[in-house]
Amino acid sequence: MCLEETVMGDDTPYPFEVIKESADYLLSGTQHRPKIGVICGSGLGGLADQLDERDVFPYESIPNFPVSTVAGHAGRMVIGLLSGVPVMCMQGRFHAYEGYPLWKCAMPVRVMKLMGVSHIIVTNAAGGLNPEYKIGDIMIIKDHINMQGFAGDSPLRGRNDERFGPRFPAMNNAYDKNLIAMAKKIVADMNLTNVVQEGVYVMLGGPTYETVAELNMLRIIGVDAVGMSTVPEVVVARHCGMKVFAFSLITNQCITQYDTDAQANHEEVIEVANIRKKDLQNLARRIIVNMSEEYQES
Ligand SMILES: O=P(O)(O)O[C@H]1O[C@H](CO)[C@@H](O)[C@H]1O
Ligand code: HPA
Repeated sequence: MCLEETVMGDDTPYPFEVIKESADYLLSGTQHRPKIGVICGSGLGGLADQLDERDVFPYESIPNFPVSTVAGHAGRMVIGLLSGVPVMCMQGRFHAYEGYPLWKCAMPVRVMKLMGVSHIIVTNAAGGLNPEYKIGDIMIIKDHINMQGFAGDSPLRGRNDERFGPRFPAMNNAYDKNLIAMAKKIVADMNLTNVVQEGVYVMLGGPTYETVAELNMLRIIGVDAVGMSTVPEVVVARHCGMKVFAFSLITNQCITQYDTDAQANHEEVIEVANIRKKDLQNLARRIIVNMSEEYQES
């Protein structure tokens, strides 16, 4: 399938059988049976390179999968062991601004579900809007504002298939409280408390960064960090009953004043991700080990 055909998705989410075809393809190509999935944000895909005994699937090779078109998103599914725990890691995600409908941005989450994944870690690079946030901070996401939802779009738009989940899923506990509490203990143990925040994420459509007026409006409604991803994946994960943990790396400070020539840019986003990647990988590794203990108990 050529890039243009893949990018110009239609309005109908893939049916169960199409998602299953992708899941079966991946299951037949690996011995691992992960219960934990990870979606790596811009510049944060290095975690996937840490997996042992890994099987690597370029997105082009997976039936029905979209392809990555953004710098910092390698475009591979990597399945392997992290400290002995089976994990599947998306080294690169899909964004609405690439031309994908929201359901397609989040379609890999359903593939994970049909492969047996019960817990998902979603990461992203984001601009820090809370004035107390510094570049390089890690924000544990406690909630989101679904701007696309306000405008009538959703990755769940279309006929609902109960095999994935209910027509009207709740979103008030989207970010699992126990996983947040567990992550905070790990953060304290790693002496990272001074760089870790907990806040509200908003997804905008992008690819433009925000105007000063837009950012000032978002701050008034309670936003702490601004990005262009994550929400569709979390909505789909919760719809199909997965437990969600998510964090943002604050790669830049949102510009909320007119009297500056500074501008947000993707090079800075990738650069900051690179500088912080070791801490983030260690944090993710420890969260994954603790998560695996949780699902073994439940
Ligand atoms: O959310 P991730 O994929 O980490 O990427 C973030 O970084 C890019 C902008 O620099 C946008 O894609 C934004 O969403
Ligand atoms: N705005 C939107 N998306 C982003 C930003 C930002 O400032 N930084 C990284 N992704």
